[in-house]
Amino acid sequence: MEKLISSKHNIQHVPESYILPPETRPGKEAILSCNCIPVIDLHGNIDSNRQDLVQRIMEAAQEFGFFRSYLQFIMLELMNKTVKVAEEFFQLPVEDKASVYSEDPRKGCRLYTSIDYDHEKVHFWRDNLRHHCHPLEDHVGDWPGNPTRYRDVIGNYAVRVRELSFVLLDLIREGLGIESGYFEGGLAKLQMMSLNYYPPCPDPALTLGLPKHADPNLITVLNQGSVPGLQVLKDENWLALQPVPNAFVVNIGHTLQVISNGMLRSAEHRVVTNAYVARATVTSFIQPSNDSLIQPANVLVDRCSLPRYRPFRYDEFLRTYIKDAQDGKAPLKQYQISRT
Ligand SMILES: O=C(O)CCC(=O)C(=O)O
Ligand SMILES: [Fe+2]
Repeated sequence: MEKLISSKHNIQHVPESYILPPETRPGKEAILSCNCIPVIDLHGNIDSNRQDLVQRIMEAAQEFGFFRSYLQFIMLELMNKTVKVAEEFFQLPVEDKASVYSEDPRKGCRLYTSIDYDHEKVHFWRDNLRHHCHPLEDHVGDWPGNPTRYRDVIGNYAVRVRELSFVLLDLIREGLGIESGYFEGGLAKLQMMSLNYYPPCPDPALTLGLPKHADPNLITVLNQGSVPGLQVLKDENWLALQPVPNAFVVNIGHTLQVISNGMLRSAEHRVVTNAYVARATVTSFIQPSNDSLIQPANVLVDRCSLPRYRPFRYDEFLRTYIKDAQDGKAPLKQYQISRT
């Protein structure tokens, strides 16, 4: 528990073990804000402008691997409440969080810090609570019971965000020309909720909340609250993705990049810290079951090109993803089929 960054109070200097090597430090250079990430508005009747939505999502997913998406206004209240509950959880006294703290990555509901604290060379400036959330009734009993509204708010939110994820996945499926029902089996079976907490950092130039990475799963829907910190890599430049109220940030994971046979991009991103305010974010990952076979969709291979990736099991990929991330290697490289 003492490893948690939120347990450390009045830190005046960045501890040595959190200082990144110069080549991966964010430094003091100003980062451009990115207003170019497309906004996909899902208000109202999706079917009345479905073609247009499909086209805009496909363009965004190919060019950036990221887009923002708005839903009904009713979501704004739930989005704000969710980030507030996340903040409340991380700000609880240490003894109230102890029951979910674990250093065992196999635990289904787990509070921990950084990424792999005992094995990594440098630590990251974040605490994380993650747990499964689908089907809700199988998992909600493992979640924190404190704050008292935690299960109610996060449970509600998980269901709504899962619905949104499936609307988006279906539009993407259509854009790729893949048969309907493709994501109804194991490929989108699991939903993991991941709550991040990045406390203020005395010197944000030296640290990161999360290093450069792309997500391994299918599709990610992020509620980044109102405090900036997320940056996206585009043409070798970092761009800051400013929070927009009522808009989720959506990104394509490695699994969807493979299924699309490389047509869609799983974009790299990172999280910077700031010196003034704590930042809480809530991420929902739609991910395959461990035994799912991940491979380019048949229709994409038959129609226009040879497969660019060999088939692999999702749990095999997760193991190599973690190792490759630690060694600074591109996680999909070893699954790529090279043709010379
Ligand atoms: O907290 C954020 O802004 C991004 C989190 C993220 O990239 C992740 O959880 O994979
Ligand atoms: Fe991420």
